[in-house]
Amino acid sequence: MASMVSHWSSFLNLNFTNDSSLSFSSTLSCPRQQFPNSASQKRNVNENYRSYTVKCALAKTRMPPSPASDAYIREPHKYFDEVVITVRAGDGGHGAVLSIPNQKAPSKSQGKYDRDKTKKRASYKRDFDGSIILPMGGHGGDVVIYADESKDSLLEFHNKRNHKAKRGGNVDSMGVLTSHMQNGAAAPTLRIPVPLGTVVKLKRGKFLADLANQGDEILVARGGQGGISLLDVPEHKRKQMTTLSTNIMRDDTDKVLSFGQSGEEVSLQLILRVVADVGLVGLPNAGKSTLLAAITHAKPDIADYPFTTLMPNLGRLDGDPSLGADKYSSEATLADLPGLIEGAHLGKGLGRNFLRHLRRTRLLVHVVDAAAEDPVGDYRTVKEELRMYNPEYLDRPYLVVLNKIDKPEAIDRLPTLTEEIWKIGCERISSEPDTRSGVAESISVDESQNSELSSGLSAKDQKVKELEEYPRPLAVVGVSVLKGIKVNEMLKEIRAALRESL
Ligand SMILES: Nc1nc2c(ncn2[C@@H]2O[C@H](COP(=O)(O)OP(=O)(O)OP(=O)(O)O)[C@@H](O)[C@H]2O)c(=O)[nH]1
Repeated sequence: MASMVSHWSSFLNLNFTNDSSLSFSSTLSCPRQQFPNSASQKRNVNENYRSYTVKCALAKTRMPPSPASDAYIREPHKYFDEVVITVRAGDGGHGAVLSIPNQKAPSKSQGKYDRDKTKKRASYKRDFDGSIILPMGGHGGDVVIYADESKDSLLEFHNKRNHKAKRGGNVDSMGVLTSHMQNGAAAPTLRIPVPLGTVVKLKRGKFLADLANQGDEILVARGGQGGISLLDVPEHKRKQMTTLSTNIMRDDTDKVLSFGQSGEEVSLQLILRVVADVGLVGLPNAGKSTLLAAITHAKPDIADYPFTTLMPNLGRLDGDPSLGADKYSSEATLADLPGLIEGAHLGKGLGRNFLRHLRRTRLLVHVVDAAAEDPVGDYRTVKEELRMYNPEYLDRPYLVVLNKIDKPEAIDRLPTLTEEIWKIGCERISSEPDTRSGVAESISVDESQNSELSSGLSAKDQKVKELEEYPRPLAVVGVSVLKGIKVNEMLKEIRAALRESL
């Protein structure tokens, strides 16, 4: 044996493939006579060695994650609202091929104990028509995706893209039918929580569901059915047995019926579109996160540098108790969006992808730093960016909050600023399209196409429609959200606008 091994020279070509599996082909040389083969016999007799290529594959090896794979950790704002995942429902458990134990009719010569024992053995579970109930393999686990308000982004799915439900249990049997046999256990449904506002689509694009409310759910993959059990009875008894069960195995090919069915597998695209009544927009550092923290219980990151906010923050505004029965109409969810800058639609700053999260809002609040160099210019910049993304956003009801009036440079020019901002816009005409009605339909359209389409249209439209031709704000208020100056007045305006926009 040792000498035989020494004859073998092995040349291994190892390849690390992209999917981190290790494969290799091995060229083995060995003396011809050890692998006799008629073709080789015809070849040159001087050829002492012949090569054989043996393809081998090793089990997947765990490779360290590539630097690109944790990009979602380094740049969460690019990944938090979109992901493609694959879900697989569980396979059905297998049934069993069962034989019926030999049963003799109780004879008179048997004692009472033996007679009872024989009788007991024959007590199989039966259907209402007397046929024997044969156990089935357990149903494979379904996969359900549901909206859960404790989730706020789709980031975790970038870490785990494959989700698999458990398979159903097999019929536990020793091959003989007994009265104690049970069905295989059904596998539990795999329930995957996603943030409120997640749109579920097939990877190829078919819209499946918009999980906008807590508890909304959709079954995305069905588990396989369990296999049935078959009775394996000798041929001469088959006719007699068909009266007891229709699941009689006729030949070996019938065995496939006892195998559980495969669970469904689908690739899904999840797109998060934040569910909020109010969207806060503005340049970086305008004070949007500070405003959110001032009027809700949200605790967003606040800092004196641009782009502190990388993903939308949500906060809940309670109803106003002073409004009595009207109170609940002023309850609302506010979304603080990352800051926009000029050229965001060309990808500058954090880009404009966050603007899709305004789609479900019914009110926009422009937050402007009134102490900045050119507050009116800043306000126009944000409006331009909104228009470049979707001109429909400019038709939506909105307020302007001139923030940081605790600073002397802001308080001095507040009246002029208010007037200048008020001038940018026209009277709101009541027959203007209800922008909120477009929300549901637009969700079923491919988001990227939709935004491109809208920006394509807006590029054409913007030449004909100036910012002044869109409706003016419902109110312009000067506040300092940091120092709490006029915050109540601002809240009053927000609540009034919310009630109006219902
Ligand atoms: N003086 C003064 N400073 C404020 C006021 N509101 C916010 N700030 C400060 O402005 C800076 C930016 O505030 P943020 O709330 O993070 O601004 P933002 O608009 O959310 O910024 P991004 O996350 O970059 O979009 C912080 O240092 C705040 O303390 C205010 O009313 N007065």
